[in-house]
Amino acid sequence: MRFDVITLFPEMVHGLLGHGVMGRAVDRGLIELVTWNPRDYSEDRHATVDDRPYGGGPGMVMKVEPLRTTIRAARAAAAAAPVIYLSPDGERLDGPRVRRLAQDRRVILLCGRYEGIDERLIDEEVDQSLSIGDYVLSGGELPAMVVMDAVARLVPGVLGHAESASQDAFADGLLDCPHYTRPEWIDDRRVPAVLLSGDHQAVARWRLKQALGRTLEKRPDLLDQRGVSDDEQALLDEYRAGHQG
Ligand SMILES: c1cc(-c2cnc[nH]2)ccn1
Repeated sequence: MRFDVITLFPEMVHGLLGHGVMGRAVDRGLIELVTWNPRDYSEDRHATVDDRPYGGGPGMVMKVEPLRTTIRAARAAAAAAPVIYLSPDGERLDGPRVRRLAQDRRVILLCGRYEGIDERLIDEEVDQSLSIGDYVLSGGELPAMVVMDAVARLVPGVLGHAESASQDAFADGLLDCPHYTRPEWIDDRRVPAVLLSGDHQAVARWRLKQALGRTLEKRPDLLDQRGVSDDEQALLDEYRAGHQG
């Protein structure tokens, strides 16, 4: 999977892929990151990339050029990759959209700054806009890193078997089950006995029951969207019986 990121702050983005799982994936050639800085494509000696907004108002707007030249350079290097603009008014990033992006071999992530990008560039060069939430950030770099992290986890080989993304929350449309590790006791609170039983089938059923119950309690909308099997409904009934009061 190759990510081409258009950003005024390449060092921010490289920071994500220098550590942990992502860093190892880059070292192993499973993930490739190429950054493109519009300042390197500006024609004037001040490397201007923004200007005042027509119609007045606060802040600055990113100019069509040198951004368009940068996008076209990235497109030329990352053939057929979609250009995705990170923007609060984009489609909301969710599990299905992450899984769809993970099918692409390459994506170009366009990070805006200031008040945003000249609309004519968006009309002409952007294939899709994505939002990570209903709030405004200082730029598109953090959302781009969220996208890269979520997508990279789904690239075969990035997560070892032990960390398999299939166990992730939302992988099957549910919230995650609770997790515990040593020590067995914290004050008067012990790890649930089933997790100490060594009965893998019982542990799996307990984890599914907890994931179903927590999803019902915290995100019933997800459960409505996903639906539940008869067996899962029985587990939910058990969960609710055990959580009365
Ligand atoms: C995606 C992008 C943004 C954003 C880009 N520039 C300022 N905020 C916010 C949320 N999701």
